[in-house]
Amino acid sequence: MIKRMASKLHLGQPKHPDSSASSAASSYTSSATSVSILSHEHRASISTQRTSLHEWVKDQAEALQQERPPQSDAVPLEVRRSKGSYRLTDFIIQRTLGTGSFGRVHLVRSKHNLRFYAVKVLNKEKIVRMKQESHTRNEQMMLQAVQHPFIINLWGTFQDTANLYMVMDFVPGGELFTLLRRSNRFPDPVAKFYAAEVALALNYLHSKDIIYRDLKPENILLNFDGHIKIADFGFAKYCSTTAWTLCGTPDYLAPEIIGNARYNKSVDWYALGVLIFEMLSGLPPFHEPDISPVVLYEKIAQGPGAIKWPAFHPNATDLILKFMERDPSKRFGNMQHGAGDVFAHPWFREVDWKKLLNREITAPYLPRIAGDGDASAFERYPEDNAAAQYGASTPDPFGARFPDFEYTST
Ligand SMILES: Nc1ncnc2c1ncn2[C@@H]1O[C@H](COP(=O)(O)OP(=O)(O)OP(=O)(O)O)[C@@H](O)[C@H]1O
Repeated sequence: MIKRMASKLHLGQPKHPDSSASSAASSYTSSATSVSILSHEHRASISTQRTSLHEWVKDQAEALQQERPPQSDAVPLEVRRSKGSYRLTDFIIQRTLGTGSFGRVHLVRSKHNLRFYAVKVLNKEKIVRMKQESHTRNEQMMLQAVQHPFIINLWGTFQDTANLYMVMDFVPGGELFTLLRRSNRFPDPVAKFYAAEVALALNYLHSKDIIYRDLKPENILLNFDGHIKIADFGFAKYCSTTAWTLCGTPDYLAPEIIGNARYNKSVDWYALGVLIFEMLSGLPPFHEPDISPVVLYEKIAQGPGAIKWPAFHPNATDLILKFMERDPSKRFGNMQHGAGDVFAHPWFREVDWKKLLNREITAPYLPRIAGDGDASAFERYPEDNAAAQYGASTPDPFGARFPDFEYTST
């Protein structure tokens, strides 16, 4: 199994010109790219067929949400209440599904309803040491604020003295990354199916002023029915204007992020262009064996002209080029018609967006799942006995920094 060579960037500090972010990325300087943002009023005044399609998709996505009272006034988001109060002893830990920078994701089984869930465990000390407190708080807040067929569902969160815990639906089909590496590349209609579902999810997030910032096949999980569930909201951010934190995965970083410019939601559309390229060719656009981060960032800054293009369907190439446009103000998804341009692009011509959103289109690949709790689609990780330490009573200097994670006794 080929793992992505480049690692994820976890630079929590904003790339303020005065800051001394010391990554290869921030030490690389390219000419600053201007970021233009369309006002909501401007978008609302446009009444073309494309816009009405965009509006329709947005309305449908909104209609899927349940009315819930706001829980926090920290961000102007409608935040869902935690659906329940959980504690570690509610679950039996089965195995590890994945590992991350701050801990593990486990398959667990509820002792009460016997259902399977995924619990993400994050070590508080590691989070604080790596200055990722705000990203962790964002992850919880964003996941509580969203509800969409193609986004992971968070049931609740809690903490003990050492760790934070996030209880999510278990998505059994594994990572799109695994399927892609096993398949080498996807045929055009398969890539189109996944790209279209991602486009709906991104449009939904953007309609709530959330930038996702970490799109890549590793973060797209496949549900039992083959439809996607986007996971890992560790870099998601509420942002109605622009941001400048350096974060993401190198292959998927938009040129303006590398160039130290402020950026907006259009970085997610850029990443969708990279994702479509990777699905169709098997590798990300600027990939070369043993490429150094600095060379990679130089190529990204040069733009799609620096790519060796395989023979994709011409409409696919056209859409990728429009997503990977270096100037965010000319980038697809970020222009006058917003996501309407994306939904109306010829590559997506045959997509019935209504049916897709309602999961009425049969997925191209149905994961083989032997039964509830079958996690065979996930790679095996050594079980390092970490789980035995959960719930142990240890000093807790950081608990107060995560007030939205409830303390529940064991
Ligand atoms: N709800 C879920 N159901 C099934 N598997 C999951 C679920 N959530 C996460 N995973 C698995 O665990 C892996 C790690 O999860 P996630 O990316 O959220 O952790 P992370 O700590 O943020 O990792 P990183 O630091 O690499 O971003 C995922 O790639 C996936 O394989």
